[in-house]
Amino acid sequence: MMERLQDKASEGVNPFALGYDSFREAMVARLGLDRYASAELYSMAVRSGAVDVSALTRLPEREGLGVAVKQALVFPDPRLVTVKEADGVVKFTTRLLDGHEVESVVLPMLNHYTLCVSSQVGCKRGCLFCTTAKMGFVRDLTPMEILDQLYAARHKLSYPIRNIVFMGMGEPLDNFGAVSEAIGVMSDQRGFDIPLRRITVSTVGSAEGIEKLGASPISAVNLAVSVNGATDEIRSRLMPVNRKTPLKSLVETLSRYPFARKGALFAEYIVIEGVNDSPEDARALVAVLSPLAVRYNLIGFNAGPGAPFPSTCQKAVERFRDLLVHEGAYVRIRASKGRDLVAGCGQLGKKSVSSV
Ligand SMILES: C[S@@+](CC[C@H](N)C(=O)[O-])C[C@H]1O[C@@H](n2cnc3c(N)ncnc32)[C@H](O)[C@@H]1O
Ligand code: SF4
Repeated sequence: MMERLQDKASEGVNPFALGYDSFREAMVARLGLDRYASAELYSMAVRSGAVDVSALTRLPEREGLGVAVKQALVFPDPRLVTVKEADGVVKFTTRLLDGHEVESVVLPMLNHYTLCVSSQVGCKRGCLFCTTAKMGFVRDLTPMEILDQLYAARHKLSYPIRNIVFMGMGEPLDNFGAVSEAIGVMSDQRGFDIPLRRITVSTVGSAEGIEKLGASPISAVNLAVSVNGATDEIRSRLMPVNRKTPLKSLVETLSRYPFARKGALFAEYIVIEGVNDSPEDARALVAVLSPLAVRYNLIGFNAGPGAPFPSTCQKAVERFRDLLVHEGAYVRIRASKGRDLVAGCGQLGKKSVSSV
């Protein structure tokens, strides 16, 4: 794990890259620190993005140790290339070492901030409505490249991020190893301390990916499944994954998922006028998902250049919400924010941003 996580910084120890256990081992080996001093150092480094040696209370009195601690550590250095703000929503782009760029979005909520992170450069899933799909698949992000987005939001842009959603570029369950390692570091109480219940993994919904997540130590995250169609015919047209995991098999897979609590499953649904928003669609959707305790998140389709449909107006989203509520569903509309911002969580590279 240590080698995989530590992308850069072969000389210094990067607490963000290592996670707590490996960090402690490194501090014991390099500096002879005990576990209390290592834990205090780790928490300070990760939470404040810097180390103030004079504020460490568990560091042994040893000549030159303060300087040695500083010399032993390196911090991430994500290269922010753009930071744009509209309606309080902040989109930022980070340039990776190989020159590719990833986008992330900070979303102000009622009383906290949510960070929308990317898990891949591009995506191989080819959903008809998605901007990222148009890039094709370029490559997976490493755990550190995912964590760099949180580091940048917290320590470079100074947002006290409380929640994380994997709704940026890419399909997180297609990059499961890196995503689960990054979530392990994000949720560690001794570091960032963002509990799994405040982390949402949004997925295209392949049975294989969902099963992998369910069997993993991070299965208690919230799971948002992009449904987007109430019948196999419509869903297969919008999302090629449906040919391999059709709705029935998706529902069966989700029925077996070891949800840690009620309310942890969300059905994401892009309302596309005249395509998937009829009263029959609402009835079929609630019927097909009826075996599951699911909440619905609706968003209007956001069209960019070359999009296959026009943008959906808010009225149409509200109309579909009412149809679902009439069928007994629990529904939220993901409010559109930052309309003028050229990118957003859920359709990075486009015109608008949604809150989660
Ligand atoms: C970009 S995906 C990334 C996470 C994952 N790959 C997935 O499909 O759930 C995040 C969410 O954005 C939604 N989305 C993609 N393109 C959109 C668009 N043009 N308008 C509105 N929502 C969109 C997807 O349906 C999904 O729920
Ligand atoms: S919606 Fe998600 S899975 Fe589909 S192409 Fe976009 S990023 Fe990939």
